Amino acid sequence: MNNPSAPDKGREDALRLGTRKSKLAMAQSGMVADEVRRLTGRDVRLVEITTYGDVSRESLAQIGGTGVFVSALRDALLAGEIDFAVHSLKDLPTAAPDGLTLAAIPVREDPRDALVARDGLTFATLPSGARIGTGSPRRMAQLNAWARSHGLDVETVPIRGNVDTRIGYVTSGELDAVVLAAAGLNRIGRIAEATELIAADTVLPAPGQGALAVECAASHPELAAQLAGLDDPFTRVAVTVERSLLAALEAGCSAPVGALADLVDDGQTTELRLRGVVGTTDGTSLVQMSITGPVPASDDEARALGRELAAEMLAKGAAGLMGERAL
Ligand SMILES: NCc1[nH]cc(CCC(=O)O)c1CC(=O)O
Repeated sequence: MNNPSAPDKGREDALRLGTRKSKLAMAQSGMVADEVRRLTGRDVRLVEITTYGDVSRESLAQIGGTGVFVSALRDALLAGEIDFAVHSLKDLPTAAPDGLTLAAIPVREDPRDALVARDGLTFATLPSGARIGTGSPRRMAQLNAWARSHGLDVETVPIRGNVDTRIGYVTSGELDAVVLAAAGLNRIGRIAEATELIAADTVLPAPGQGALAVECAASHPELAAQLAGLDDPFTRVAVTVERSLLAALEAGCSAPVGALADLVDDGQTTELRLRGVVGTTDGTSLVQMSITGPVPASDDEARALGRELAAEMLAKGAAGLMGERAL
Protein backbone atom coordinates (compact mmCIF):
# COMPACT_ATOMS: atom_id res chain seq x y z
CA MET A 1 0.00 0.00 0.00
CA ASN A 2 1.66 3.21 -1.18
CA ASN A 3 -0.83 5.78 -0.06
CA PRO A 4 -0.56 6.04 3.73
CA SER A 5 -3.88 7.88 3.93
CA ALA A 6 -5.84 5.16 2.16
CA PRO A 7 -8.98 4.41 4.18
CA ASP A 8 -8.14 0.75 4.69
CA LYS A 9 -4.60 1.37 5.90
CA GLY A 10 -5.59 0.63 9.50
CA ARG A 11 -6.88 -2.81 8.56
CA GLU A 12 -3.74 -3.67 6.57
CA ASP A 13 -1.37 -3.48 9.52
CA ALA A 14 -3.93 -4.16 12.21
CA LEU A 15 -2.68 -6.22 15.13
CA ARG A 16 -4.69 -9.42 15.60
CA LEU A 17 -5.82 -9.88 19.20
CA GLY A 18 -6.97 -13.41 19.93
CA THR A 19 -9.82 -13.65 22.42
CA ARG A 20 -12.37 -16.07 23.78
CA LYS A 21 -15.95 -15.28 22.81
CA SER A 22 -17.52 -15.00 26.26
CA LYS A 23 -18.92 -11.62 27.21
CA LEU A 24 -16.24 -11.30 29.91
CA ALA A 25 -13.38 -12.21 27.56
CA MET A 26 -14.67 -9.82 24.90
CA ALA A 27 -14.94 -7.01 27.47
CA GLN A 28 -11.39 -7.63 28.73
CA SER A 29 -9.96 -7.87 25.23
CA GLY A 30 -11.83 -4.74 24.16
CA MET A 31 -10.31 -2.79 27.07
CA VAL A 32 -6.79 -3.98 26.24
CA ALA A 33 -7.36 -3.33 22.51
CA ASP A 34 -8.25 0.30 23.29
CA GLU A 35 -5.06 0.72 25.34
CA VAL A 36 -2.91 -0.88 22.63
CA ARG A 37 -4.43 1.39 19.97
CA ARG A 38 -3.65 4.40 22.15
CA LEU A 39 -0.09 3.22 22.88
CA THR A 40 0.97 2.07 19.43
CA GLY A 41 -1.24 4.10 17.13
CA ARG A 42 -1.98 0.82 15.35
CA ASP A 43 -5.38 -0.66 14.72
CA VAL A 44 -6.33 -3.79 16.66
CA ARG A 45 -8.71 -6.42 15.32
CA LEU A 46 -10.30 -9.06 17.56
CA VAL A 47 -10.00 -12.69 16.41
CA GLU A 48 -12.44 -15.01 18.23
CA ILE A 49 -11.09 -18.39 19.33
CA THR A 50 -12.98 -21.22 21.06
CA THR A 51 -11.16 -22.96 23.93
CA TYR A 52 -11.86 -26.35 25.47
CA GLY A 53 -13.10 -24.62 28.63
CA ASP A 54 -15.82 -22.91 26.56
CA VAL A 55 -17.26 -26.05 24.99
CA SER A 56 -16.87 -28.64 27.75
CA ARG A 57 -19.78 -28.97 30.16
CA GLU A 58 -17.68 -30.89 32.69
CA SER A 59 -16.74 -29.19 35.93
CA LEU A 60 -13.37 -27.46 35.91
CA ALA A 61 -12.26 -29.67 38.79
CA GLN A 62 -12.98 -32.70 36.57
CA ILE A 63 -11.24 -31.51 33.41
CA GLY A 64 -8.27 -30.46 35.48
CA GLY A 65 -8.63 -26.72 35.08
CA THR A 66 -5.03 -26.10 34.19
CA GLY A 67 -4.96 -24.20 30.94
CA VAL A 68 -8.38 -25.19 29.57
CA PHE A 69 -9.19 -21.55 28.77
CA VAL A 70 -5.78 -20.66 27.37
CA SER A 71 -4.34 -23.57 25.34
CA ALA A 72 -6.16 -22.76 22.11
CA LEU A 73 -5.11 -19.10 22.33
CA ARG A 74 -1.51 -20.14 22.92
CA ASP A 75 -1.60 -22.53 19.97
CA ALA A 76 -2.85 -19.68 17.76
CA LEU A 77 -0.01 -17.43 18.99
CA LEU A 78 2.63 -20.08 18.27
CA ALA A 79 1.11 -20.74 14.83
CA GLY A 80 1.27 -17.01 14.02
CA GLU A 81 -2.52 -16.80 13.52
CA ILE A 82 -2.78 -13.99 16.06
CA ASP A 83 -0.27 -11.39 17.28
CA PHE A 84 -1.22 -11.26 20.95
CA ALA A 85 -3.75 -12.63 23.41
CA VAL A 86 -5.43 -11.50 26.62
CA HIS A 87 -6.07 -14.02 29.40
CA SER A 88 -7.50 -13.78 32.90
CA LEU A 89 -4.30 -14.24 34.85
CA LYS A 90 -5.95 -16.63 37.27
CA ASP A 91 -6.70 -19.02 34.40
CA LEU A 92 -3.03 -19.10 33.33
CA PRO A 93 -0.98 -22.16 34.34
CA THR A 94 2.01 -21.23 36.51
CA ALA A 95 4.49 -23.01 34.20
CA ALA A 96 5.75 -20.59 31.53
CA PRO A 97 5.59 -22.15 28.05
CA ASP A 98 8.47 -22.00 25.57
CA GLY A 99 8.10 -19.51 22.77
CA LEU A 100 5.74 -17.10 24.52
CA THR A 101 6.33 -13.86 26.41
CA LEU A 102 4.14 -12.46 29.19
CA ALA A 103 4.50 -8.99 27.72
CA ALA A 104 2.26 -7.09 30.15
CA ILE A 105 0.28 -7.46 33.34
CA PRO A 106 -1.93 -4.35 33.44
CA VAL A 107 -3.18 -2.67 36.62
CA ARG A 108 -5.24 -5.11 38.62
CA GLU A 109 -8.92 -4.65 39.27
CA ASP A 110 -10.57 -5.43 42.62
CA PRO A 111 -9.21 -8.91 43.43
CA ARG A 112 -12.05 -9.87 45.81
CA ASP A 113 -14.90 -12.28 45.31
CA ALA A 114 -18.42 -10.90 45.39
CA LEU A 115 -21.68 -12.33 46.71
CA VAL A 116 -24.73 -11.93 44.49
CA ALA A 117 -27.68 -12.90 46.66
CA ARG A 118 -31.47 -12.66 46.55
CA ASP A 119 -33.18 -9.85 48.44
CA GLY A 120 -29.93 -8.00 49.18
CA LEU A 121 -28.70 -10.76 51.49
CA THR A 122 -25.12 -10.60 52.78
CA PHE A 123 -22.90 -12.99 54.75
CA ALA A 124 -24.26 -11.50 57.97
CA THR A 125 -27.89 -12.05 56.98
CA LEU A 126 -27.81 -15.33 55.02
CA PRO A 127 -30.29 -17.73 56.65
CA SER A 128 -29.36 -21.22 57.77
CA GLY A 129 -29.96 -23.67 54.96
CA ALA A 130 -29.00 -21.09 52.31
CA ARG A 131 -27.94 -22.63 49.00
CA ILE A 132 -24.86 -20.92 47.55
CA GLY A 133 -23.68 -21.70 44.02
CA THR A 134 -20.00 -22.07 43.17
CA GLY A 135 -18.01 -24.67 41.28
CA SER A 136 -14.72 -23.54 42.78
CA PRO A 137 -13.16 -25.81 45.44
CA ARG A 138 -11.37 -22.72 46.81
CA ARG A 139 -14.65 -20.87 47.35
CA MET A 140 -16.41 -23.98 48.70
CA ALA A 141 -13.66 -24.62 51.25
CA GLN A 142 -13.67 -21.08 52.59
CA LEU A 143 -17.47 -20.58 52.48
CA ASN A 144 -18.04 -23.81 54.35
CA ALA A 145 -15.34 -22.96 56.90
CA TRP A 146 -16.83 -19.51 57.41
CA ALA A 147 -20.35 -20.91 57.84
CA ARG A 148 -19.11 -23.54 60.28
CA SER A 149 -17.36 -20.97 62.44
CA HIS A 150 -20.55 -18.84 62.50
CA GLY A 151 -22.80 -21.74 63.43
CA LEU A 152 -24.57 -21.48 60.10
CA ASP A 153 -25.61 -24.42 57.98
CA VAL A 154 -25.17 -23.51 54.31
CA GLU A 155 -25.06 -25.75 51.29
CA THR A 156 -22.57 -25.08 48.50
CA VAL A 157 -23.99 -26.17 45.16
CA PRO A 158 -21.56 -26.85 42.27
CA ILE A 159 -22.43 -24.73 39.23
CA ARG A 160 -20.61 -23.75 36.07
CA GLY A 161 -21.20 -21.43 33.17
CA ASN A 162 -20.48 -17.84 32.28
CA VAL A 163 -21.18 -14.92 34.60
CA ASP A 164 -24.69 -14.25 33.22
CA THR A 165 -25.64 -17.93 33.57
CA ARG A 166 -24.42 -18.04 37.16
CA ILE A 167 -26.29 -14.90 38.21
CA GLY A 168 -29.33 -16.44 36.50
CA TYR A 169 -29.51 -19.12 39.21
CA VAL A 170 -30.26 -16.39 41.75
CA THR A 171 -32.67 -14.44 39.56
CA SER A 172 -34.64 -17.63 38.84
CA GLY A 173 -34.86 -18.43 42.55
CA GLU A 174 -33.05 -21.74 42.16
CA LEU A 175 -30.24 -20.62 44.49
CA ASP A 176 -30.07 -18.06 47.31
CA ALA A 177 -26.69 -16.72 46.21
CA VAL A 178 -23.70 -17.22 43.96
CA VAL A 179 -20.07 -16.17 44.44
CA LEU A 180 -18.21 -14.59 41.53
CA ALA A 181 -15.07 -12.54 40.98
CA ALA A 182 -15.83 -8.83 41.49
CA ALA A 183 -13.49 -8.02 38.58
CA GLY A 184 -15.60 -10.06 36.18
CA LEU A 185 -18.80 -8.34 37.34
CA ASN A 186 -17.10 -4.96 36.97
CA ARG A 187 -15.91 -5.69 33.47
CA ILE A 188 -19.32 -6.76 32.16
CA GLY A 189 -21.07 -3.88 33.95
CA ARG A 190 -22.99 -5.95 36.54
CA ILE A 191 -21.10 -5.06 39.74
CA ALA A 192 -24.18 -3.19 41.02
CA GLU A 193 -25.86 -6.59 41.47
CA ALA A 194 -23.26 -7.67 44.04
CA THR A 195 -24.86 -7.62 47.49
CA GLU A 196 -21.46 -7.86 49.22
CA LEU A 197 -17.79 -7.56 48.34
CA ILE A 198 -16.36 -10.41 50.35
CA ALA A 199 -13.51 -9.40 52.66
CA ALA A 200 -10.28 -11.21 51.82
CA ASP A 201 -10.14 -12.33 55.47
CA THR A 202 -13.33 -14.32 54.84
CA VAL A 203 -12.56 -15.67 51.37
CA LEU A 204 -9.09 -15.22 49.88
CA PRO A 205 -9.31 -14.83 46.09
CA ALA A 206 -7.59 -17.08 43.56
CA PRO A 207 -3.93 -16.25 42.91
CA GLY A 208 -3.89 -13.57 40.21
CA GLN A 209 -7.64 -12.89 40.42
CA GLY A 210 -8.63 -9.52 38.96
CA ALA A 211 -5.46 -9.25 36.86
CA LEU A 212 -5.04 -9.77 33.12
CA ALA A 213 -2.14 -11.25 31.19
CA VAL A 214 -1.12 -9.96 27.76
CA GLU A 215 0.88 -12.60 25.92
CA CYS A 216 2.69 -12.61 22.58
CA ALA A 217 5.16 -14.79 20.71
CA ALA A 218 8.75 -14.54 21.96
CA SER A 219 9.77 -14.24 18.30
CA HIS A 220 8.23 -10.72 18.23
CA PRO A 221 10.35 -8.74 20.71
CA GLU A 222 9.39 -5.36 19.15
CA LEU A 223 5.70 -6.08 19.75
CA ALA A 224 6.48 -7.33 23.28
CA ALA A 225 8.31 -4.07 23.96
CA GLN A 226 5.30 -2.04 22.78
CA LEU A 227 2.84 -4.13 24.80
CA ALA A 228 5.07 -3.68 27.86
CA GLY A 229 3.70 -0.12 27.98
CA LEU A 230 0.57 -1.66 29.55
CA ASP A 231 2.51 -3.33 32.35
CA ASP A 232 1.94 -2.32 35.97
CA PRO A 233 5.07 -3.21 37.97
CA PHE A 234 3.28 -3.50 41.32
CA THR A 235 0.57 -5.78 39.95
CA ARG A 236 3.31 -7.92 38.41
CA VAL A 237 5.12 -8.25 41.76
CA ALA A 238 1.92 -9.09 43.65
CA VAL A 239 0.72 -11.76 41.23
CA THR A 240 4.22 -13.22 40.89
CA VAL A 241 4.29 -13.73 44.66
CA GLU A 242 0.81 -15.32 44.64
CA ARG A 243 1.55 -17.60 41.69
CA SER A 244 4.86 -18.67 43.20
CA LEU A 245 2.93 -19.84 46.28
CA LEU A 246 0.53 -21.77 44.03
CA ALA A 247 3.37 -23.34 42.05
CA ALA A 248 5.32 -24.31 45.18
CA LEU A 249 2.20 -25.98 46.59
CA GLU A 250 2.13 -27.89 43.29
CA ALA A 251 -1.50 -26.93 42.92
CA GLY A 252 -3.32 -25.91 39.75
CA CYS A 253 -5.83 -23.14 39.09
CA SER A 254 -8.81 -25.27 40.19
CA ALA A 255 -7.19 -26.36 43.48
CA PRO A 256 -8.62 -25.09 46.77
CA VAL A 257 -5.87 -22.48 47.08
CA GLY A 258 -6.47 -18.81 47.84
CA ALA A 259 -3.74 -16.17 47.90
CA LEU A 260 -3.50 -12.41 48.01
CA ALA A 261 -0.44 -10.16 48.18
CA ASP A 262 -1.03 -6.59 49.27
CA LEU A 263 0.81 -3.67 50.84
CA VAL A 264 0.68 -3.10 54.58
CA ASP A 265 1.88 0.12 56.16
CA ASP A 266 2.70 0.40 59.86
CA GLY A 267 3.25 4.16 59.61
CA GLN A 268 7.01 3.68 59.31
CA THR A 269 7.55 1.26 56.45
CA THR A 270 5.53 -0.25 53.65
CA GLU A 271 5.83 -4.01 53.34
CA LEU A 272 4.29 -6.72 51.24
CA ARG A 273 1.99 -9.19 52.95
CA LEU A 274 1.11 -12.51 51.38
CA ARG A 275 -1.90 -14.36 52.76
CA GLY A 276 -2.52 -17.94 51.68
CA VAL A 277 -5.13 -20.60 52.36
CA VAL A 278 -5.62 -24.25 51.48
CA GLY A 279 -8.55 -26.33 52.67
CA THR A 280 -10.81 -29.28 52.18
CA THR A 281 -13.93 -28.35 50.22
CA ASP A 282 -16.19 -29.18 53.18
CA GLY A 283 -14.36 -26.51 55.19
CA THR A 284 -13.51 -28.81 58.10
CA SER A 285 -9.78 -28.16 57.86
CA LEU A 286 -7.98 -25.10 56.59
CA VAL A 287 -4.35 -24.09 56.65
CA GLN A 288 -4.37 -20.30 56.59
CA MET A 289 -1.13 -18.37 57.03
CA SER A 290 0.54 -15.11 56.11
CA ILE A 291 4.02 -13.75 55.70
CA THR A 292 5.20 -10.14 55.52
CA GLY A 293 8.47 -8.83 54.14
CA PRO A 294 10.15 -6.04 52.19
CA VAL A 295 8.42 -5.31 48.88
CA PRO A 296 10.29 -7.60 46.43
CA ALA A 297 12.57 -5.69 44.06
CA SER A 298 12.84 -8.44 41.46
CA ASP A 299 10.94 -11.43 40.09
CA ASP A 300 13.37 -13.71 41.94
CA GLU A 301 12.68 -11.99 45.26
CA ALA A 302 8.94 -12.17 44.56
CA ARG A 303 9.13 -15.89 43.87
CA ALA A 304 11.22 -16.47 47.00
CA LEU A 305 8.51 -14.90 49.19
CA GLY A 306 5.83 -17.15 47.69
CA ARG A 307 8.00 -20.24 48.15
CA GLU A 308 8.70 -19.31 51.76
CA LEU A 309 5.01 -19.20 52.66
CA ALA A 310 4.39 -22.42 50.70
CA ALA A 311 7.07 -24.20 52.74
CA GLU A 312 5.42 -23.04 55.98
CA MET A 313 1.98 -24.14 54.77
CA LEU A 314 3.29 -27.53 53.64
CA ALA A 315 4.92 -27.97 57.07
CA LYS A 316 1.43 -27.44 58.56
CA GLY A 317 -0.04 -30.20 56.37
CA ALA A 318 -1.31 -28.21 53.37
CA ALA A 319 -0.54 -31.01 50.90
CA GLY A 320 -2.91 -33.41 52.65
CA LEU A 321 -5.84 -30.98 52.22
CA MET A 322 -5.56 -30.53 48.49
CA GLY A 323 -6.80 -33.97 47.55
CA GLU A 324 -5.76 -34.89 44.05
CA ARG A 325 -2.63 -32.77 43.71
CA ALA A 326 -2.76 -32.73 39.94
CA LEU A 327 -5.93 -30.62 40.24
N1 LIG B 1 -12.60 -19.07 36.15
C1 LIG B 1 -13.32 -18.16 35.31
C2 LIG B 1 -12.89 -16.76 35.51
N2 LIG B 1 -11.66 -16.36 35.15
C3 LIG B 1 -11.53 -15.03 35.49
C4 LIG B 1 -12.72 -14.61 36.06
C5 LIG B 1 -13.03 -13.28 36.59
C6 LIG B 1 -12.08 -12.18 36.24
C7 LIG B 1 -10.78 -12.19 36.97
O1 LIG B 1 -10.61 -12.81 38.01
O2 LIG B 1 -9.88 -11.50 36.47
C8 LIG B 1 -13.60 -15.69 36.06
C9 LIG B 1 -14.99 -15.69 36.54
C10 LIG B 1 -15.18 -15.80 38.04
O3 LIG B 1 -14.34 -16.38 38.75
O4 LIG B 1 -16.21 -15.33 38.53
